[in-house]
Amino acid sequence: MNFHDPASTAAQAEPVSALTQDRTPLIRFENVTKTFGSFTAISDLNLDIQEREFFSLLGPSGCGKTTMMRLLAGFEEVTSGRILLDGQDLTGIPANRRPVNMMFQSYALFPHMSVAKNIGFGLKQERWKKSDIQDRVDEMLALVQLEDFADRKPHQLSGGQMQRVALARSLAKKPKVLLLDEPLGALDKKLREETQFQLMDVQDRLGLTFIIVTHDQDEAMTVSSRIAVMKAGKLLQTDTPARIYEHPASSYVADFIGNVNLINVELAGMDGELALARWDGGTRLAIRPQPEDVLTPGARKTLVLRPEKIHVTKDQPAEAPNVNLVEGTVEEISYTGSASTYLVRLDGGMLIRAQEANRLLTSRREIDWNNRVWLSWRAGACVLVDA
Ligand SMILES: Nc1ncnc2c1ncn2[C@@H]1O[C@H](COP(=O)(O)OP(=O)(O)OP(=O)(O)O)[C@@H](O)[C@H]1O
Repeated sequence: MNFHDPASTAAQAEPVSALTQDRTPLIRFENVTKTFGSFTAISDLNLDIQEREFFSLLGPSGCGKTTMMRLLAGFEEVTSGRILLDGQDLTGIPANRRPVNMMFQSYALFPHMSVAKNIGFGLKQERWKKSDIQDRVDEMLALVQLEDFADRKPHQLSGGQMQRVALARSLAKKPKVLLLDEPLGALDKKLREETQFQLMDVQDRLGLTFIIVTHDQDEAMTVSSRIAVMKAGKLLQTDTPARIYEHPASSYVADFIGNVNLINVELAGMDGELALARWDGGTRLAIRPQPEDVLTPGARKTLVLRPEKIHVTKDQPAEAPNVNLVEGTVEEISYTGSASTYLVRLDGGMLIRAQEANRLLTSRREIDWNNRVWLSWRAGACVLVDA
């Protein structure tokens, strides 16, 4: 299959404003609540998803991701509120009459049927003409580049090929929206990464809207136009991957996505455009605030500082007003090939995680266990959230 440039994906190429403003959304969750007995799985939730988005639902186990998909697909009915598709209220419309299809992690392929029969199964159920089924199956086989595998049975396929059959089958009926529940969960890391690009390619070429549930944050970051981070039936933040990662709305979101240092600070005042804060026993810290930050001197905040924004050096870097500088001792080093992560104990006792790309061979690395090092990061490389 073609690998494609993620930047060419329609939804990804558009600015956030284009995804969220002044357009009738394809999908709208309007004050949706879903209870099971006395348990509230989805709580008064509002969400708009635009046409052609590749939208991810992320959150801990049990937060309600699958329930949202099942409500949209029509396998469950909302307890209150409503879901609109293209402006039409879906309440009471059965699953098989919704232009929505769901692809499961298990793929649920029929073992005794050929690849072609699996792909055409839903069309046969809907009594399509035989020649139309054949044409559509051929089209789908070409889409997922399995033309030469039409007569094979599922057990004669690799995991990645089975995944592509499942994708072809779930797209055969031309749904407007495809829901993917952990679609790549059964694949190993390398194949998974390859298949992510294939999914993006298919979504882009067909101009469909994909909604994916995944436990893999890297996957969500790679494929999504936007991500919704959920907790206990509520949306905490809905934003582009870059905003979620670099401008999390809360320490929960920051902590949920990737590695992070969350540091309690007390605001001390301003120095020109920079906010000053105290941390770890009085050290001065400079932060370039965001326009929406409310900066009351004395207020307690949490500083969100990603490990890869921190430089680790043996020599003391030059001092500058917009550079934060602290000294500590390396306690741990973890090596992941492309990068090394250093756990550095500051002299005040705090432990900071810093990550450097491994530009040199590790045999030539300057920094070792128990070395004294300097950590430095720019005022614009960190953000403040409410404590
Ligand atoms: N049919 C049901 N009856 C009772 N409780 C349910 C039912 N379906 C889901 N729940 C509960 O609703 C909550 C949300 O479930 P859901 O499957 O949506 O979570 P999830 O975020 O998809 O979790 P996971 O990541 O583990 O798949 C869970 O606490 C679950 O136990």
